[in-house]
Amino acid sequence: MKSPSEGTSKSTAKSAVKKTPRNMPDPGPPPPLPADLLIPPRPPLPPSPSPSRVTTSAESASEPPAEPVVETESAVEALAETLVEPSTDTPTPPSVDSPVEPVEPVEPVEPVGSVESVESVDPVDPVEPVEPVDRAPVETPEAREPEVESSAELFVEARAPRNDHTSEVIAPRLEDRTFPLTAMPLRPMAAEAPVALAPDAVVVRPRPLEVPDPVVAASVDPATAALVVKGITKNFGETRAVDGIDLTVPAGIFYGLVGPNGAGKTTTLSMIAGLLRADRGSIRVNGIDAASDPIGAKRQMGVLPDRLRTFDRLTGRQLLHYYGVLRGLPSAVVERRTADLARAFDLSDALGRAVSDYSAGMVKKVMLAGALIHSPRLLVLDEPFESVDPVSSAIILDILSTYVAHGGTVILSSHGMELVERVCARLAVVVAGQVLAEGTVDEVRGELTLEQRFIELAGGLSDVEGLEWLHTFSD
Ligand SMILES: Nc1ncnc2c1ncn2[C@@H]1O[C@H](COP(=O)(O)OP(=O)(O)OP(=O)(O)O)[C@@H](O)[C@H]1O
Repeated sequence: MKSPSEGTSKSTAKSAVKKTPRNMPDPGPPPPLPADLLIPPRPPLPPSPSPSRVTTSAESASEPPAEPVVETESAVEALAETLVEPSTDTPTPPSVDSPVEPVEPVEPVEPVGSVESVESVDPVDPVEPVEPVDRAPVETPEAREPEVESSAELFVEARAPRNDHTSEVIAPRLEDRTFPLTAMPLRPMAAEAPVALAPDAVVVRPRPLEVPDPVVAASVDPATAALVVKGITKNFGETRAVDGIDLTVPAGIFYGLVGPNGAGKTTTLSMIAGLLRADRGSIRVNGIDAASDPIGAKRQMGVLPDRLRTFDRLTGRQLLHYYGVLRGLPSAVVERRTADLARAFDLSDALGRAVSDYSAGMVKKVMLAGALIHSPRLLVLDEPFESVDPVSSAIILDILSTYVAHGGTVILSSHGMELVERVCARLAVVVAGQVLAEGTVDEVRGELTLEQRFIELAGGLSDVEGLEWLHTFSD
């Protein structure tokens, strides 16, 4: 899921840091990070304007450049997932099953993480102590390794975005969320207010359509669910990004979250992952209430965030090292798993190179490897297949399918309807921050393909007028 800022964020970050030469030898394990990496937050942004269905060229031209909107969450994610220093000063809590092996201090090999490279990073909240959690290990060979609960650094509470403040509800709530699948009445779309157009305006005219009422299939037993989300809501200024979403995700399945751009998928996943705080509602991960035990809930999860910004001056090996030790794994285990994951994701040859030199797909893969390294019970993956080539997609899918077959749960967002149709046992269609359909793929799509159903729920296709000049060719 991209934001207006995403296209520029990587290049900005890249330009702000010194590149590591591509053929530079692998500098080995990562150094500890300087404490001055943490930069004070920026002042709050003004509330973003309400979206309009019609955009005139004049309006577009006069609009200021889009502000990066969720740098804070990304930065917190980056900090929480990768770069909180594995300091020997930070006490690592004892595991239920076995003591945590102390992480070996590592020697700096090069300056890491200049201030410019993390300019948007907000300070991290104080680390909360980790409570040992009694849980049955997943039946995998990895699970038989010394079970080490995470160190506290990973479970840093996310901060609210800098422009986050509550506001009035601007979108009417959908009234009936439990309409039977078989008899869906259609209701007309609300009429739009007339808009004064410039003569050369580009007009997107929605075709006449009817939007079905929400569809929610037979419910799953929340007692055994890997994830139960109830009524979560999130406002960004005057924008209601998520509007009372309910989800129940059974354990051991792929669960898809689909919806048009700006529907609220990333915001929802960010709240589930603990990177954003919900304004309202509750989240339970494997029975652990995320509000009362955020560390316990986060311990259950591996997260692939929506943005691929990370501490990309580290090599792939260093990055995975941090992912692992911050989850409390002993160095030897991290090393072994790093090699396994790199082989699986076809990154072995790239492990010694700086992540800033990776392609987008490679960054996604190394971050996905980082989300897996502590063998979590729930994977929260925001568009895991975006930018990934078909061969790598098939490999990732294979890895995840095996994970799911062994009891792991994956909730993922995707714009790939065919993939969701093929892979996910259940899905939710989110439109304008609300779940319009939920259930098995068959239940949601009905007689249509999932793509047709998606388009229908998303408001149908639009006819575009005002771009005739595009067909005149300037040469
Ligand atoms: N930090 C933020 N500040 C202000 N508005 C935000 C912020 N994050 C998200 N939004 C807004 O919330 C709404 C939902 O955004 P979100 O990123 O969750 O959508 P999405 O479904 O993931 O979209 P896409 O498929 O395009 O990635 C959008 O209107 C977006 O502009």
